[in-house]
Amino acid sequence: MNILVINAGSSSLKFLMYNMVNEEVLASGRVERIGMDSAILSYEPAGRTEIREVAEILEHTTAIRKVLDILVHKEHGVLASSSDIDAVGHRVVHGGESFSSSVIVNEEVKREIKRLFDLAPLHNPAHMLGINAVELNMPDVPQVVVFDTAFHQTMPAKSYLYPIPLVLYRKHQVRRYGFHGTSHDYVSERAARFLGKPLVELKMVTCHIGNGASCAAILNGQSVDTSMGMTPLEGLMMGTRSGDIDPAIVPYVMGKEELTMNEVNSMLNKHSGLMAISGLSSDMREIQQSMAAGDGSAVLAFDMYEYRLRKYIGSYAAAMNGLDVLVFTAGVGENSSILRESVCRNLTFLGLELDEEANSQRAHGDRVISTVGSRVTVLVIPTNEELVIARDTYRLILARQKA
Ligand SMILES: Nc1ncnc2c1ncn2[C@@H]1O[C@H](COP(=O)(O)OP(=O)(O)O)[C@@H](O)[C@H]1O
Ligand SMILES: CC(=O)OP(=O)(O)O
Ligand SMILES: [Mg+2]
Repeated sequence: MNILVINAGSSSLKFLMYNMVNEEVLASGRVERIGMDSAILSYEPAGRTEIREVAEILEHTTAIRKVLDILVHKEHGVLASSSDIDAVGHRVVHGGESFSSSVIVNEEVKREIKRLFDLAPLHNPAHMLGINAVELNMPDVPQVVVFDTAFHQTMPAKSYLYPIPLVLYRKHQVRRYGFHGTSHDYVSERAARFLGKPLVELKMVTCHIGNGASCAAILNGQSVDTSMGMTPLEGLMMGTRSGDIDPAIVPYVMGKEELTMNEVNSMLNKHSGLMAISGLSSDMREIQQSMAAGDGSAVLAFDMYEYRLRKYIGSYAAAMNGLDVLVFTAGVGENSSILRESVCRNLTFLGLELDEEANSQRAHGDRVISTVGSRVTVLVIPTNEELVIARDTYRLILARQKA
């Protein structure tokens, strides 16, 4: 079965084409700058060089059309025809309380994703464009949606409720949902398998540290708490997002700076985090380069980022009354040995001992970076959200075919 995985954003669309017989990636790529003057399609058939094409792509339907065209291209294609695509799997960031697992798209599912636009205004409308674009281009191909929030639906009320009037939860679904669930789910399972221990016997903290960043407390294989909240703004300091701040700052700054709600939202989501403190970049690689060159603002940005992450790990150890496994994943978590070292250096009170040599090696794949004697096993597990989406899509479509 060939499955196309799509992660549609407002102006970009990432895709991966899988052959699920052996979970082989046939091709991958992205369309960027959709709706702007010149969009860019990058496409990489497995084992061959990347192709880049500049084109006018004004909306998602055209973007999907372009993707389908290149997948069956005479020279660069990996499929004989677009009818070789058996199903499409989408990442959907917000599933609210309606979805605790992946589902096949139907009219009711689409209505529900639409109803959730308010809770994820940056993400869900873009996902819907992606779903509709596939429907227009390939009306007979079944689609599956995989939600970032689904894995966290196991959180108990004491984790997901905010201590504000309950009527806001009942009327407007104001609660913690959590995100990056496909990643936390995937790396926690892989971690347990890698250690040869049942997931249900482990107290684990998974740190998904990419552009967006979140931690999850995973007890008995289930998410019991996570740092992102009703939206992906709460929790850790991120590339451009503030993470936790005193909520009273919002009305105060709105008054002092005469900002609208949209402006303050944009400030917290797009102009805060590493970017705001360093004044340089939201990209951890650039922060590290500037630190090495002695830039004080970069050092401060890094220190705040690390400190806030470490406090979450400590609080989740308290939430679970212990910690057996700490997992680092995503762009920063997988690649920044300096961040991992700084975090672990100050978690020795948990009996955690980092193997500095293992940590600093530029290795690939799942690996242990704590010492043999460490009471907490520290792992680096590369995440693979697209593979989870492809697997869920495969499983649901197979089950439907058998039914
Ligand atoms: N070698 C590296 N060292 C430090 N940070 C890195 C390295 N490679 C990637 N990163 C960081 O990872 C982040 C992007 O993570 P990623 O998981 O790809 O994000 P997203 O999927 O949210 O766009 C960026 O801040 C980038 O600087
Ligand atoms: C939910 C979220 O924050 O996603 P990303 O890390 O892709 O921005
Ligand atoms: Mg990501």
